Amino acid sequence: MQPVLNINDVRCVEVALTREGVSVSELMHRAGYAAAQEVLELGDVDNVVVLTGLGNNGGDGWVAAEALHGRGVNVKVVCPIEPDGLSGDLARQVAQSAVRAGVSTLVGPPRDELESLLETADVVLDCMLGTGFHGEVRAPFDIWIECVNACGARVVSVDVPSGLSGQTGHAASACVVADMTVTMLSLKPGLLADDGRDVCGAIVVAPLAEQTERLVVDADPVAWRTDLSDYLEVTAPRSAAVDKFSRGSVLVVGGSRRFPGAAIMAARAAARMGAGYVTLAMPASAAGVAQAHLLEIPVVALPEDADGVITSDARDVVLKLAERSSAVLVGPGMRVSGGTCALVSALLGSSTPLVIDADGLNCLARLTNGELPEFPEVTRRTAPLILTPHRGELGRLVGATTPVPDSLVSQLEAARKVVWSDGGSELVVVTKSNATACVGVERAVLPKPGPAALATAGSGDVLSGMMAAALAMHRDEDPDLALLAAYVCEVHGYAGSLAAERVGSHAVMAGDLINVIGLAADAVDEHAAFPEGPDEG
Ligand SMILES: NC(=O)C1=CN([C@@H]2O[C@H](COP(=O)(O)OP(=O)(O)OC[C@H]3O[C@@H](n4cnc5c(N)ncnc54)[C@H](OP(=O)(O)O)[C@@H]3O)[C@@H](O)[C@H]2O)[C@@H](O)CC1
Ligand SMILES: [K+]
Repeated sequence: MQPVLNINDVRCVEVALTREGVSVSELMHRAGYAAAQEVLELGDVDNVVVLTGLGNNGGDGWVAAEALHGRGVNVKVVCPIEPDGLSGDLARQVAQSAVRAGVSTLVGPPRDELESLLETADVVLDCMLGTGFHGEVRAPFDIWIECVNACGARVVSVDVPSGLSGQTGHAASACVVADMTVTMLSLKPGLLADDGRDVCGAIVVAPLAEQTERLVVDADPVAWRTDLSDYLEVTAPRSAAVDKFSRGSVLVVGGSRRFPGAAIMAARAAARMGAGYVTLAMPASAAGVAQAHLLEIPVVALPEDADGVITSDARDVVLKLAERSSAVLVGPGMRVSGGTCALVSALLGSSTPLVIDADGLNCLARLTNGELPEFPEVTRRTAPLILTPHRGELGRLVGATTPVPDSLVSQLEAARKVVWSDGGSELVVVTKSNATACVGVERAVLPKPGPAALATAGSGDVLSGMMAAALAMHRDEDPDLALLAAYVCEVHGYAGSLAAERVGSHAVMAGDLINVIGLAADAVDEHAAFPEGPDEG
């Protein structure tokens, strides 16, 4: 797994490195060389334009320019002011060194001159703004960024694309769209989420020093991004002698007369994920529709109110079914009512592994007045509990004290409030967004984000059904729950890619995802076992 550090913690690592004898000047040189090396490795690089800012990100650029010049590349550095005028000592020194070495410069060019220069470039190296950037981009960089994004050259950003917050992942109205980002010391959360996903291109981490790995771990990473091989621990080792019950059974409780589909999709997804036996429990008036769609899955009719919503009279029958199941999913399409809240509360009190999604989460928010972290006794149980809120639902769970998360870091913060107040390793919050994080008490795991094709109605119901199946299939193994949840997200994402290939990226419906879950799981399992491909592996 690769650690992800908050920007402030990256600065702490920088300080720790200097204490261990690696000066900031040395770090800047290594950063510049690392960037230059990545540029050269792109191939066919004769002309490079380096755009520099006034801080240390610019300093990295001057070092890279001198290194590329030394390798025979035709380099031009564009800078807002004369190198001698740079106020930071380090940046000024490396700029002066580059000029002495013969690197040519262009100071404060008018727009048309910059455009003409960029037309000649094979690669543009973006060293305008790094982690010191805040607010809206000021001149001249706003114009420079427009010119970079309009030119045809390949763009490599140093540390972060200029205009992107490396912390929040929010881009300013001017932001470089890079083909590659060479980031220093460790991944940063803003590179992995929201606008960061669109503007970073391929991300390469340059560690800069041999002590970095240790110091980054000491700095308490805010999250860990998985590599496929990490999932080996949680891919299902299937013995040849399985029967339908030994593969795990799932109970899905949900649906309403108005919304029967969500629970149906979740049940089908659980079966496709590999649960040997799936039961769906729904309000009576929806059960007939459901059974007509589900030949392989028995549907149990539950007592309902006048609106076709499950009532609290369903409690005993649901608890009995739960007792016989390896895992339960509650929530999809269920609506929020006194009856459904009572059901969620009863299932929390059971000893069966549980996934709560959608309206089940809204019931949980109502049961705890939007202050879930204040009621740890509600989530504390002996069996696993996975909550799968999207940002809005997470906001409702913690909303009395915390605004709706609008970034990966705020998702992580809100989810941590919940898991830390609970304090046990049986609880994982899967906070869903364009960058989903599986947050356990010990660490937050980031699966590779799925494709845009996943943004379709019912996609979340499919995920929660898969999640329940994974809990059921691993019930006897005491798995690392955050990692298991991340594995499920990874399979869900892969299913999105496969479905997009089959039906077109804009056409994917949740049913298409369900049909390819098995193929997606096989593919992820194979990649986990043979990360380099079966031949080389
Ligand atoms: N961490 C490490 O170990 C290592 C870090 N290194 C590198 O250092 C970088 C961080 O350097 P940094 O702190 O000097 O900040 P940087 O990003 O260059 O920006 C500061 C300049 O931008 C300006 N500026 C700010 N906002 C602005 C705006 N909206 N619009 C316009 N301008 C704006 C700001 O102006 P000010 O706000 O001061 O007026 C100041 O002039 C980091 O990203 C990495 O590349 C490596 O060298 C070595 C290892
Ligand atoms: K940059």
